[in-house]
Amino acid sequence: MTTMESLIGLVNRIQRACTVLGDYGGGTGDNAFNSLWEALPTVAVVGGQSSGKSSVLESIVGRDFLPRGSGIVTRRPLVLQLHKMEEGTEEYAEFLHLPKRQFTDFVLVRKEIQDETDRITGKSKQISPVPIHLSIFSPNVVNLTLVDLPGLTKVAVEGQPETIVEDIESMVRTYVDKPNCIILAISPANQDIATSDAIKLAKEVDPAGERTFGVLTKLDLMDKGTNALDVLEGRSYRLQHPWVGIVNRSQADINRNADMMLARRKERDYFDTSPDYGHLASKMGSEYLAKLLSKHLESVIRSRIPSILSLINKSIEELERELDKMGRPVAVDAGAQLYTILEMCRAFDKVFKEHLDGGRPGGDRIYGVFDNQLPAALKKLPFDRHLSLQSVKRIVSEADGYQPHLIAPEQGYRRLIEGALGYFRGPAEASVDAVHFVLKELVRKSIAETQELKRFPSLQVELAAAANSSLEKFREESKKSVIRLVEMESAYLTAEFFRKLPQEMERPVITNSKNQTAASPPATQDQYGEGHFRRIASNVSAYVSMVSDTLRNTIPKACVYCQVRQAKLALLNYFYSQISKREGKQLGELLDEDPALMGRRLECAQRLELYKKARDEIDAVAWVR
Ligand SMILES: Nc1nc2c(ncn2[C@@H]2O[C@H](COP(=O)(O)OP(=O)(O)OP(=O)(O)O)[C@@H](O)[C@H]2O)c(=O)[nH]1
Repeated sequence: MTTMESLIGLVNRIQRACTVLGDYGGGTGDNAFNSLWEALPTVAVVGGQSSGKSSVLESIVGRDFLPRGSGIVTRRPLVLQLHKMEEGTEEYAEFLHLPKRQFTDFVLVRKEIQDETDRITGKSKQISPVPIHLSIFSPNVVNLTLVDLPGLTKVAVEGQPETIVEDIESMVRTYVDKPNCIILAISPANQDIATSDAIKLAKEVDPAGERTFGVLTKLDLMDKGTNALDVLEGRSYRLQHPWVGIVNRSQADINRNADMMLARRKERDYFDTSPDYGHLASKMGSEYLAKLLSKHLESVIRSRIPSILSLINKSIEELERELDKMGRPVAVDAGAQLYTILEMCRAFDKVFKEHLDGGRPGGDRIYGVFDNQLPAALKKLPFDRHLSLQSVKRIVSEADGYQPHLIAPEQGYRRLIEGALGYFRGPAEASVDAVHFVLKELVRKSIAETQELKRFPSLQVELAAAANSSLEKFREESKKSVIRLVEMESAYLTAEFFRKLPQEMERPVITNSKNQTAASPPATQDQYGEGHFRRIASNVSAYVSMVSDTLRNTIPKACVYCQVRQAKLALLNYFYSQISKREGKQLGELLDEDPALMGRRLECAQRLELYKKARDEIDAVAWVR
């Protein structure tokens, strides 16, 4: 394989692969990827309607194969890849969308182009930027790739949308705007070059004429006595590349089905014998045009290879980075899926523990509950009201019944204390709830912060539900424990506390069962006076405050034991036992990623494969060089 064949063939292969992945030159540009296609040099055939575009292409190929008819026949770009074969080999054509079929009958090629056009655009005469790829393998062609575009038109014909004129122009522009596009601008010689649609567009996008090849058709149809030398010799409109004159088959020739090879010979004779163009004969005609383009395309590709390679390398790096970020695709077998789920649970558990133990914020809020919320709540309990003189009098009297107490109001004390201790239930339960909400919030945060889980919304939901239901169970246990602490205080009072209290002064000297004497009361004071009740209130208050101090220390212990410690030890235990019972399909459902992400990963992976293949191909060709 010669260098030229290798380079053009290389670009052909890359272009075909691009098209399969939806990357084509006339695309809408809403693809987030770099377009590799756009980095590849392309020859786009541009011309007004009936300028002779189809005829030029057929003449370059040496075959009749393009659809003909009135109106806009070319409604999708046709990427025509020509591959030179050895003399004597049979010609055939192949479509990218029908990879297994070789066409040797070019009438069928024409039909397939029509059918394939209609497949995307419908018969509505709409246009579409999705190209049709046609490869022709023949001894009569040079290695060349051309993109045939819809002819520029001025008016919409019946059945076509009003916007067709602008639609065609903007599609053609998406190709010719690209600096890598070589413009083959076809103009008919029997029309003033100043009015040529192709030249008008080329002038706009390539004002210096560096990438435009001017082609003048229909030289034979010029009025007698006139010639196109001013155009062909670059005086009418100057381009960096020489103009090429062409004589295609006339409509009469086409109707007669005149042989293409014969037409090529006739064209050569026309120039060889032309009194006007004889001196330019060696640089005229469709065969010369094909060779000129092939050579130019090859040299442009060669000069672009370093920048194409650098684009490819940059894209490979970006894609690999993105794929890493998205994570690997999920395995299909149940064992591997279970492993993946457990791995992610472990990752989540690690983050959750970091929140509790430090390293990540949030665990300190639990200490905040014990250090601020609980003491504040205890302080706010309405003991003043409960132990007001009036209330103490009432409770003690009620406890005494019809017979007032003789010595200390034992029943009164107990009722007062029991009543007061009941108030501790509130702060105790509130502490449990507060710890619960901190833990729940930490679960939410940890799920959000576990990078590995990001791809799996269903697993996130299940994991959160499982963790929250465990936290709920821990909360119940914790509540039972703190209530038990409060009830234990009520169930058995610390008698020692009362023994240490200074004895009441107003009582008569009494001998208790152990024959110990109590303090003697002042003779003037009433045994049931205010001072007596005040002392009772103060004694009860002192006792309640001692209990409060105890609970301030024990409630946090219960919360940590029942909730925090359990969350660290067994948050996902129930989830683990359930998950291990699940079948492959159910596991797969847990691992159903966000469809948009799956699509993006697939696209990235395919893109990456394309770029890597392209890099290998370029490397291989570079070795040949
Ligand atoms: N005599 C003569 N006729 C030509 C020449 N080039 C094209 N024609 C005729 O001009 C008509 C239009 O040619 P096409 O090749 O179909 O032109 P086109 O630009 O592809 O036209 P659309 O596809 O309709 O846009 C046909 O009847 C051709 O036979 C030429 O160099 N000489």
